[in-house]
Amino acid sequence: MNVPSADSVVQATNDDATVSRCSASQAGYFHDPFVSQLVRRPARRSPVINRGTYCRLVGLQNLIRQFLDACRNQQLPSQIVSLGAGFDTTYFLLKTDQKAPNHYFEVDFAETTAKKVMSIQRKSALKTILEDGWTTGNGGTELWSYDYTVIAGDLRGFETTVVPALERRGFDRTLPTLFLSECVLIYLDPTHSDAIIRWVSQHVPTAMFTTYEPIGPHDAFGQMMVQNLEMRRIELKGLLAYPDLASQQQRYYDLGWPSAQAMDMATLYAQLPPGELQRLMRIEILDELEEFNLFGRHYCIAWAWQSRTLPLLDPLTALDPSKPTPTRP
Ligand SMILES: C[S@@+](CC[C@H](N)C(=O)[O-])C[C@H]1O[C@@H](n2cnc3c(N)ncnc32)[C@H](O)[C@@H]1O
Repeated sequence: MNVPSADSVVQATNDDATVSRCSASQAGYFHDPFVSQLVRRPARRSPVINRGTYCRLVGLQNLIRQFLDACRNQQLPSQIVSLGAGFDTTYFLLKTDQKAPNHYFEVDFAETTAKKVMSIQRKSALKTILEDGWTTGNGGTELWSYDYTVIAGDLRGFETTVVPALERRGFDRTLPTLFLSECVLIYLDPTHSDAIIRWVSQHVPTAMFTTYEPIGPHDAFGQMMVQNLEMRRIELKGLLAYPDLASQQQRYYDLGWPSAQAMDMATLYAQLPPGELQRLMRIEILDELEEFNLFGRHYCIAWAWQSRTLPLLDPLTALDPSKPTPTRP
């Protein structure tokens, strides 16, 4: 029997993420007409998982859109670099809403980018979103256009191979840039994930960085989560190094960022406006609120920013320039 390599096991986590997003979208939690184009075998997830996917998407999309609004309000060009992007559809959603940054870059293993590039070429719902003049490269593993670029690369060689590849395709380190890593850095050894976060803090003066990661390995739920993943040979290499909200925030300070925050998904859910909670209950009843809160306390969004050009952002509220910037503890 062929045993899959550790890298192919990590690559397969993208299928889970995409099926979950498709499930929540088809149930009506949010509008994403693109994700179903990228799923071969859709499956319906439980209300707990759908709510979790919804919180993850709302939190990250709010940060992304506030970053883009801040740049637009100051008439600054902007870039987004999505690390381990998998089959994420954010570029297509932003483009449809006429909110896309000047350039949206995605990086993932060649095995994953090749499948995504192939789907984009085959599915007209995706292909028609691209601007004219796009082309594929590197044997069909990459897609290059003037505002959307998919690059094949291994994040463990971020500075030596990924950054030069990004720069060859137009990445400009002097522009305001949002780095996204959604359920990605957790699979890297902390030496590699720390190197990425440090490199950005040292080389991109107007940067923002966002991570979405599991936390809480020490309680019963966390141990079960780790065991379930181990049975599938999935190792969360960053979990013990950054096991809670405080260490997720501290990671950024230690790696050269002046401002950082972290929020778990149970907190985000509890702070949703009442009207939005009612809408979610109409989609499907959540009987297992305690189970959801336990689940939500084990996933967090952390975000950091470099410069005062970017005001304080928040995964829940609209941009509010009157809010004070939190200082380093
Ligand atoms: C759980 S999926 C998340 C995908 C996407 N960010 C999302 O949230 O839908 C993890 C992704 O990280 C990518 N990844 C993990 N380690 C990587 C590495 N060393 N280099 C490039 N991509 C990597 C995997 O291939 C996979 O697509």
